[in-house]
Amino acid sequence: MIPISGMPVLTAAQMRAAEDSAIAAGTSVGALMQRAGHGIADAVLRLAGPHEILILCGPGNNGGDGYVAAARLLAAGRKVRVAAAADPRSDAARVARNGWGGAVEPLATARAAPVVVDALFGTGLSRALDAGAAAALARLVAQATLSIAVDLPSGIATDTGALLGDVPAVDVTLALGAVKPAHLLQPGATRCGAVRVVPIGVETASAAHVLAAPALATPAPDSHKFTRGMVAVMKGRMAGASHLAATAAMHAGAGYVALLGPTIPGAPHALVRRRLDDAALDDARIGAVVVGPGLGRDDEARALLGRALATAHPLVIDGDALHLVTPPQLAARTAPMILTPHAGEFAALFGAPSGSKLDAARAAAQASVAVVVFKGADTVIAAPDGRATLASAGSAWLSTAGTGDVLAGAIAAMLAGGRAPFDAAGAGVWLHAEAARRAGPAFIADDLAAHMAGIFA
Ligand SMILES: NC(=O)C1=CN([C@@H]2O[C@H](COP(=O)(O)OP(=O)(O)OC[C@H]3O[C@@H](n4cnc5c(N)ncnc54)[C@H](OP(=O)(O)O)[C@@H]3O)[C@@H](O)[C@H]2O)[C@@H](O)CC1
Ligand SMILES: [K+]
Repeated sequence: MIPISGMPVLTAAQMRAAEDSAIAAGTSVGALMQRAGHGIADAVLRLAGPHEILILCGPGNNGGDGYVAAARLLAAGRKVRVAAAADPRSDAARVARNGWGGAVEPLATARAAPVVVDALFGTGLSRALDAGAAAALARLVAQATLSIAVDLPSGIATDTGALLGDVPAVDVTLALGAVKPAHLLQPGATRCGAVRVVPIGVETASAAHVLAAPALATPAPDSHKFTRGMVAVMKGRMAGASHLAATAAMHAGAGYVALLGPTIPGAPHALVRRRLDDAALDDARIGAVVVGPGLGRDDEARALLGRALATAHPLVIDGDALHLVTPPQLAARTAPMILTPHAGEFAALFGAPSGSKLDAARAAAQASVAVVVFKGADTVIAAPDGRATLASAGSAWLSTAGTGDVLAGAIAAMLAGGRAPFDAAGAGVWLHAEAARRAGPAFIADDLAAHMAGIFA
């Protein structure tokens, strides 16, 4: 069982292609199924303790994995039962079923067990479970004290995370060979519980990965404020939002942060407040400009956005600016841009997303030639070249005012600190999520900014 941080993310078709390559290179489907089943059994042995295990097996290879796991658990001396609604329909699954040899209870009337393993459907799910199977699954998961899904909880679309019906949440999902989009995209991700990868010896490569912790270096002894990066934040109509972004940039390690706009002195005193004039905005030391938090959507806001777009600085475009900016304006720029839309802002700028959130983020990044951070409980970061990272679900307490401003500031600090835009976006998202984790419940956005500083310790 391997933690998923940094692991490649493969769609169902990519996973099938990876398995086909392994098969073409001489590994049989049966051998892959043995590896999968044994990996599942070993994980169940570690997680389940001495309790009775009920394995639910479907008609395809996901079910085949279940039969192999059941045989192995029985051989290991565990009390294990199997339930199924239909006979195996693939050759490999039939062989696995014969390898089990024991009784198979009808799924609909299967007696509950403390540990339930869902091996009904995996990447081959093509439609919602029929009502009887769905009801049995829900009942058995509800009555178990530990529920484990093989590859995916049955009923979730592999590539989108969509629920094809009511899908009960399990405690642990054992992803076979690689992480799939549904392990990270909502609403599927919340049904998966803790996700771990069980390797099956298949070479998996992908342009998409699970977001991993960035390397956060302590400043070198000879560094100074400008080598650590200078961030400028355009002050908007709602000054609090730009202030939050600026504070976050400071706590995320920027060496110098300037808030550009009408100046009112106040804390924090480390924040430099400058009048917005050409000299301030043209400062060649600026490594990133944040525009959008609290900007407003009136003509004045539009003019401020225009000034930011006219600079040669890398930009973080957030909040209101995402409602004002137009695709031709984005196309006219050559300096790097990071766009940080939530669902509403995404739709305003790019139209209603189509396909999975991963597909939508990639298409938007390609169209805008910008890094797109498509925010939410399942943040996806996409680069114009097709690379993408998917963040694991963060703290549900992030759904509070001002957290987006903090994220924009954190990303700007990473960008000004010298990271490439795609990496800066990932580092900012990670830092933001980690700060939320440390902040605990019911934090306010100001706390979040302060918690980022502690992460560098
Ligand atoms: N490929 C490999 O090399 C390896 C794959 N591995 C494992 O295999 C899994 C993928 O296997 P899979 O392709 O057989 O798909 P799976 O999810 O078991 O089900 C498909 C079957 O169910 C049927 N069906 C679909 N939806 C249905 C529904 N709602 N209600 C009823 N029936 C439904 C569908 O028939 P259909 O009617 O759609 O034609 C078909 O018969 C993967 O997740 C991993 O666990 C590992 O062993 C390693 C080696
Ligand atoms: K499953």
